[in-house]
Amino acid sequence: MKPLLRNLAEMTAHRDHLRLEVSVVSTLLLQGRETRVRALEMVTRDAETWLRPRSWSDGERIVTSELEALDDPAAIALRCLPELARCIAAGGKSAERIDEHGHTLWMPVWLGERAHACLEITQPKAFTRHQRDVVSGVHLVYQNYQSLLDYSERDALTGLLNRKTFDEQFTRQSGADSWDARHGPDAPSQWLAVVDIDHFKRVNDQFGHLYGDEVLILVANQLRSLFRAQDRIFRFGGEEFVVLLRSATLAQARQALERLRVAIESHAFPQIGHISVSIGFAGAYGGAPVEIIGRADQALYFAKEHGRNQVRYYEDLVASASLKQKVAHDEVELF
Ligand SMILES: Nc1nc2c(ncn2[C@@H]2O[C@H](COP(=O)(O)OP(=O)(O)OP(=O)(O)O)[C@@H](O)[C@H]2O)c(=O)[nH]1
Repeated sequence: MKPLLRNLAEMTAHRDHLRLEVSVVSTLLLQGRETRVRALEMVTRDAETWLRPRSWSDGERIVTSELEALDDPAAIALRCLPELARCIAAGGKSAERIDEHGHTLWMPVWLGERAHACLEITQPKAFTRHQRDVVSGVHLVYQNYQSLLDYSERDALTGLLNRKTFDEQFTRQSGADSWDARHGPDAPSQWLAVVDIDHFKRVNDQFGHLYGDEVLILVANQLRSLFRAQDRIFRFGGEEFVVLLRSATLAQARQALERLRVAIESHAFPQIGHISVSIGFAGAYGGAPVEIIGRADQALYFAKEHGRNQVRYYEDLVASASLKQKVAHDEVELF
């Protein structure tokens, strides 16, 4: 098989966005010995769009950044690349620049109406027609395949990440941001929260499933707008959502979840009026994902049993022996 076809086949064998990106960079490098390729991630910081190198060719190897996108000092503001800024504003496919670095071709990667990344190819000589055809073909395959991948990772109703994607995201985040007991409880850490709409069955029963769906979409939108870009939000099915909060102290996590609870409580849902959510959360460390979800779930059930519309932290409940009491109570009920 020709190298380009082999690389295209290899590209579409990946089910992971980062590996796919690395594979695309490696495919584009086939354009020539002097070609340099970078995949730039687009992030919003202080209401401004930035591009930061996420994967790039470094001589023989392809390197992937280990830095947090928002903290990356190599990020460059989109306004500093006016050709690309104009292209993105117009929803375009490519932009070019010729300067002391050579000929640069940028190709934004669109996901729906949003450009979330950009491929950058630089070489000393002008791009030939053949090179342009190959590069735009690879770019198109990449973009289409990434849309498919993204579609398979999302819940169809709310557009949030689905249950299936949770384990992989969890492992990736906890690997990059694991809690260290030596840093103490005030150190930034990772938290897992389970958010459940209170008495959601009543919404369906009183107003019908379509209104129930509308509530789920509006709650999902609130979740998206209230958490930061590095946090991850999942719909676990039904009226249950899971949030992975990253790099937050316990106080910050508590505050963010409380903010969510208040936002939902005070939102007037069309026709339905007011609803509330109960939230249980736990540190996302010290166990397998299923154990951590189990802890957050216990805190959630405690919140449900004690009046709903509240945020409960697993460790607080253990410290006050509230969860132990519940286990003892369940045992009494069982026998
Ligand atoms: N509209 C709609 N309803 C759903 C969906 N998935 C699950 N449900 C409904 O969500 C409701 C969940 O109800 P329960 O688990 O009994 O709990 P609840 O009424 O929210 O009460 P508490 O959790 O105890 O506060 C059920 O009526 C399900 O039919 C969905 O995608 N759309």
